Parts: sequence; C-alpha cells; structure tokens
Amino acid sequence: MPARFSALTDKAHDTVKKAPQVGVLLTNLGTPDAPDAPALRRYLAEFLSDPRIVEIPRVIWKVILHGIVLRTRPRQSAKLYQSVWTDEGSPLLVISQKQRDKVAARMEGKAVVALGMRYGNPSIASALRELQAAGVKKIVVLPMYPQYAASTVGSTFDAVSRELQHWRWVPELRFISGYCENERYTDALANSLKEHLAQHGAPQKWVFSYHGTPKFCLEKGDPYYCFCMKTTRLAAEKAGLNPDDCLTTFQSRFGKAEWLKPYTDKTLESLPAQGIKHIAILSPAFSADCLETLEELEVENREAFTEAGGETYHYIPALNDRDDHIDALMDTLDKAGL
Ligand SMILES: C=CC1=C(C)c2cc3[nH]c(cc4nc(cc5[nH]c(cc1n2)c(C)c5CCC(=O)O)C(CCC(=O)O)=C4C)c(C)c3C=C
Ligand SMILES: [Fe+2]
Ligand SMILES: [Fe+2]
Repeated sequence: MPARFSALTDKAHDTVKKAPQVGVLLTNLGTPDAPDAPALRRYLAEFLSDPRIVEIPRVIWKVILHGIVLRTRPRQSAKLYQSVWTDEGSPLLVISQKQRDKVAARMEGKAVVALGMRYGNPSIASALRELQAAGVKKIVVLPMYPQYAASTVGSTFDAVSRELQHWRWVPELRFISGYCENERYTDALANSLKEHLAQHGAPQKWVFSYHGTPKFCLEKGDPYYCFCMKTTRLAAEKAGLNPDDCLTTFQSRFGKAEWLKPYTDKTLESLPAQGIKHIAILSPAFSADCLETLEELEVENREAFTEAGGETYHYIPALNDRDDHIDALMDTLDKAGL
C-alpha cells in the first residue's frame, strides 16, 4: 500500500481510538412534538403504522387508520396531552432526558449516552448517528421497558436494525430485551412501595396496573404477561406485602379486540361494591411517567373509582429518575458487558 494511504487510514483509525469506545442508547416509546392535533396526527400515523403495534392485515388497517382513526383521535388525544404538558415539554421526554443525563454522569466518560424515541423525536436513527459521530465501536441498546413485549422492545430492535442496515461499519452490538428480572429493578419498585407505606399506611389493595396488549399476543407466545405477573410477585415479596392484598391489572386498551385481563378501569369500578374503598395504584410497565399514568391513572381511573364509591386513591409515581432506578439501569448495562 502506498505510504500516503497508510498514513491516512492510520489517522482515521486513531481518531476512532481516542473516542470513548462504547455508546449506550437508551430508548423509549416517544411522544408528540406538541400537544396539538397536527403533531398528534404525525405521531399517531407513525406509531399506529408499526405492524408490531397493530397486527391486522395492512390493507384493511390502512383504510381504518387513515379513514377513521387519524380523523378523530388526534384531536381527542391532543386535549389529553394538553392536560399533562409542562413548560419543559412532554413529561415522557423530559423524564427520559433526565434519565439519560444521570446515566451519562454515572458513566464518567466510560461511554457516550444517547436517547432515541421509537416514534417521533429524537428518533432512534438520529441517536444512533450521534453515537456514530462520537466514534463508538460498540453500542449497548437499552429499551426502557422493564417487561419485554414484541410491541415495544421487539419494535425497538426493528428500528435499530433498520438504521444499521445503512452503516458501512456496523458496530459491535448488545441489545437488552427487558430488565424486570434485574434484582436492583425489583429493589427499586419495593423501595417505592415501602416509602408509600411509611407515608400513607397500608391501603386495602395495591393495584399493579400494567399497559395492556391484545390477548392474542400472549396466545402467540409473547412473554409480556408472564413478566408482569413476575414483577408484581417479586416487588410485593420484597416490600413485605401480603400477596392477597395485591392485584395485577391491565390498562390503556385500544380498539375492539380482547386485551389482557383483568382490565384496570373495570376492576376499579367493581372494588367499592366489594368493600374495598382505599387503594394505592402503580404502573410498573412505565419506566417514566407519561400520558398513560398522569392522565389515565391520575385523572380518569381515579374518577372511575371515586364515582363508584371509592374513598382513597393514591397513585405511586413511576421510577423515573430515582437514584435506585438509575442503579438498576447501571447494573443492567454492567451485566450486558459494559
Ligand atoms: C395500538 C395498540 C397499542 C399497543 C399494543 C401498545 C403497547 C404498549 N405501549 C406502551 C407504552 C406507552 N404507550 C403510550 C401511549 C399510547 N399507546 C397506544 C397504543 C398501544 N400501545 C396509543 C394509541 C398511545 C398514544 C396515546 C393515545 O392517543 O391514547 C405511552 C405514552 C406516550 C406519551 O407520550 O406519554 C407509553 C409510554 C407499552 C409499555 C406497551 C406494551 C407493553
Ligand atoms: Fe401504548
Ligand atoms: Fe390511554
């Protein structure tokens, strides 16, 4: 090889060697850019076109999506988003940025950390390019969904691999498929339960409400339901709760098909008639508070419970950027060989 080529390639290689060698990509679902109908239409069009999210034949779904859903839902959803939006932006994005900053601070220069959203901005593709520009040679992807589901973690894998198909130099890759079995994660959940207990005393029932998925996902082998059951069992055990005082339910249904049961809203409506009027509710499938917790649980479901005769309804926040949640993320990354 002529000397000038070898000098050039050595120089390029040196630039890469000087940069941190590892990149961490934290991902979450994503959120609209603004709480208005046009932004919601863009976001929902991308989200609901994902075949991992809506698993019905494409031609039929396209007609329903563009002919019905995208004509009505953006306006309704925008109103709900307006009720949770903060001066800094959408809670899901703001909290995810805090999580990214805390993980980056703990890395102490050992790795570059980027945040990518599966739908909307910042996209997974842009976050991967940020890591590429930083010259990393290995990437660890941590989707911020504790319980694996094809619709969330599986879909994140699709987006990561779609972007990497365009890279000439594909990095070493480690992909984490859920972290609810990490000891520190269930420790963090148990800590939040114990803190609630110390502050408010014991409710009659602890309701563990997870985001739902269609029932056929479980029947086709998606392990999400089993991970949810396991999360409730381990967190309750660690917090010293009586298993009979804990309920596992599923929220956020979409469409007409049957979803995982029992449904959160129907359960809450039925509890007061059984003499259960004091509950605490948490939603461990969400690593960050978002529309589905701040509006659906904090407002809608609270109303459903109190209108049915319920008296005390406490929402226990998601683990968000709590230090013990960051401990769990760091331990998960560490075990992935970082
Ligand atoms: C259409 C089917 C849906 C499936 C399947 C689904 C699975 C799923 N989602 C999350 C986490 C989140 N979902 C969020 C919002 C949201 N989810 C759906 C639909 C499905 N989710 C819709 C249409 C929406 C948008 C809001 C609305 O218009 O009602 C969010 C919140 C985003 C935010 O901006 O705050 C999260 C997070 C999980 C964990 C999951 C499967 C296990
Ligand atoms: Fe969802
Ligand atoms: Fe919802």
